Amino acid sequence: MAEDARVDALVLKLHDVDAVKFGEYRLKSGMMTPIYIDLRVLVSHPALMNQVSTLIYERAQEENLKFDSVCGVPYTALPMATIICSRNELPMLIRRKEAKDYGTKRMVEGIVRPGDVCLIIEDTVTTGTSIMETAEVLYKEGLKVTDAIVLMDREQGAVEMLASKGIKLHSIISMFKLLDVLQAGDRISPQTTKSVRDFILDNNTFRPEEENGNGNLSPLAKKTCKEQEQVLSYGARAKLSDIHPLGSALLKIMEEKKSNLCVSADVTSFSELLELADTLGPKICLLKTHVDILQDFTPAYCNALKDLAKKHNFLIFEDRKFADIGNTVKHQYEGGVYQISSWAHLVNAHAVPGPGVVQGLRSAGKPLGRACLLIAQMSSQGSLATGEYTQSVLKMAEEHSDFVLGFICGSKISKKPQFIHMTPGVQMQAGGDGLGQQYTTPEEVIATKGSDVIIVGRGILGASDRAEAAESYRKAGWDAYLKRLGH
Ligand SMILES: O=c1ccn([C@@H]2O[C@H](COP(=O)(O)O)[C@@H](O)[C@H]2O)c(=O)[nH]1
Repeated sequence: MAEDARVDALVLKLHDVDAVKFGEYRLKSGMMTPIYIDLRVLVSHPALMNQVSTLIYERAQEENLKFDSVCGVPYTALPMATIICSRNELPMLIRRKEAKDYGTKRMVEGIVRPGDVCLIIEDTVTTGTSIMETAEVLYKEGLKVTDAIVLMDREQGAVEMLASKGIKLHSIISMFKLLDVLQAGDRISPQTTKSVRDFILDNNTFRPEEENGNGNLSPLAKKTCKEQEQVLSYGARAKLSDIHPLGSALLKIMEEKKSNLCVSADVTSFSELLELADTLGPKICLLKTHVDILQDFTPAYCNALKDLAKKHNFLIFEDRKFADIGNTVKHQYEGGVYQISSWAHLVNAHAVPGPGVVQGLRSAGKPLGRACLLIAQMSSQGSLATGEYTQSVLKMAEEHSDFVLGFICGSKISKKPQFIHMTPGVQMQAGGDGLGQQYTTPEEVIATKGSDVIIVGRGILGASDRAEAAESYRKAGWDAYLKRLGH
């Protein structure tokens, strides 16, 4: 991802030059939209055009993309491709919109060498169709297209559509990022942000079950209905009628932030915890705490943590692992020094005591809109939470789905898409810590084992640059999720 501060500044400048408009507009597809991105104005703002072109080229380098030529989707992205190619002395191809009726009658101008890879540049995507149209023209000339870079992704299904055709789309600005920056800069109200967000989430254009236009089914559409049920996107699951509201909120956050990363903030001072929450906040969907390892806990700190959760749009999960009779866990949850129910959106519990543990937590947490996870499996070597025990936990969750929103587990254990599966013991390399912890990779956890959230502690906390490590885990978790969706 291009450096955050530069992207934020760019968003504000795009708003200044009226490239981002709010109102009622019609898109190329005919769909009405409350937000319109008009990047055609960039030709009148050369400094901005240069800046955009730089970010796009840098993105290609960051992603280490391999290509032989560059083609901008006509017309808005043409000058961007021109600047990139001219500055970096790269061969460019121009796709004609209409064939000439004289001379060579070619659809692509420039030197075409069949087998070469062409990188496509686009200004804005909704469905991804324009990129696909350009790719089809290039394919006819014998060229290959593996990647495309877009300045502004409206996050309405283009990534998924293009992935289903073998093209990886990289974006500089996403719709949700744009909204966050504009709201933080007091350019739009929280109501506008919400209504545009809702519109985007409700209007995803990618229909994997449809034919792909060539008469062939997309890879996802070839799956049976049962298989499709298992690969529903986070966004689609967020809208299920019987999902817990907090589960829905979490899945929406995951979709919006393209993050299935929960950071396990196992630190011993609150100042370090707050610093972590602020630095890693943009990368995560959940922050997991062990409040009882904080040496300097005071309830006042919890407000600061809640503020950071709001600021960066993540939920707080206190990994308290309740395991007592209902009456006791109720006191432990809402009272004592920690008053956990007042600040943690989510807690977890062992099922060992029987359903009373959930009922006790529910009596304190449900009125506050909280929810809990049941520990169905553990990542530690020799764990007894296996087999029949795990199956009993699943049953307990189903019987209390008004308060249980998912599981701590090593792999997906429930077929019900409203349950969210979260897996600890994750590092980039499989292995262990010498004290029983066992590590699995993000790819294995999400793509192979079908879990939804990776919980990472020391893999991030032990890194010299924690933000960089969190971004690597976010990306690894998200790529594994896209792979699971069949992209
Ligand atoms: O089965 C479980 C349940 C919880 N955990 C917790 O997750 C983190 C893992 O930290 P790492 O540094 O990534 O090992 C930690 O807070 C555990 O208490 C778990 O590991 N396994």
